Amino acid sequence: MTPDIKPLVVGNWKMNGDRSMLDQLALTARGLDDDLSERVDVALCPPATLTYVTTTLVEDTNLLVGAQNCHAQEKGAHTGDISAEMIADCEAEFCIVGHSERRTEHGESDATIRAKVEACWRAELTAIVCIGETETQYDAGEAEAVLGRQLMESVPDGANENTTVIAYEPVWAIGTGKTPSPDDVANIHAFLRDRLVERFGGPGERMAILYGGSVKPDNAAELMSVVNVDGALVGGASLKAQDFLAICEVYRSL
Ligand SMILES: O=C(CO)COP(=O)(O)O
Repeated sequence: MTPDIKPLVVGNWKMNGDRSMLDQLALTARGLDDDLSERVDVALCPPATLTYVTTTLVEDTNLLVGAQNCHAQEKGAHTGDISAEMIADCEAEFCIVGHSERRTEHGESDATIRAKVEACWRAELTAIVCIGETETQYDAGEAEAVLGRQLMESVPDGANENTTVIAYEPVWAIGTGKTPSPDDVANIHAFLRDRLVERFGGPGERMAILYGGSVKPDNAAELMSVVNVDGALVGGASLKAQDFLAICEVYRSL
């Protein structure tokens, strides 16, 4: 945690979920009472097919909604793509950008990601910018160099705490059940905080830095209590309301 930064827990459903899972969404929304929501912001990012029905469903609840990706352009001949403006039109507030699965499966470069972040800002969405090193890079002691570069090149100038959230997701921890030790997470998040403050000044002090990669109900309290860890980006464990809520619930006593 960081004093003065409201924590944020984001669920990323990835390419999972159809209308039959809307009951899990409704259950999640119902579990977020006002006391918990004063302590932590909680957002779910279902697949794009469910964005609008989700925002409609959770309209009068404390659950926030985001998307998982956007195109950099506002509109045009880009078959199959969705613009940040279209996501905003669905009344979502967040958009994940630069997830490692997009970087590897779709060859997204830091420059592409940076343009997408600018698109999010243009549409008044908060961009959740993902960065993370591979296992090979981690083993070679290159994590900081890789993360520093991704942070510098994926995040545009002028970022601030209202427009931008950083999510550190070590690629080797995603969907594997492996996580870095709390000490490792502390060191990386301190490094990221320093870089953010160096580049953005005051806003860099106030930008949330989430941790993602195998966050589960049984490790959430330990990870979320690490200094400079301002929340979580949760994949698999966000698919079941009970597990996702259990992760959010750790903020009731932190
Ligand atoms: O990639 C992730 C969230 O964006 C993390 O996924 P898991 O929580 O399933 O490891």
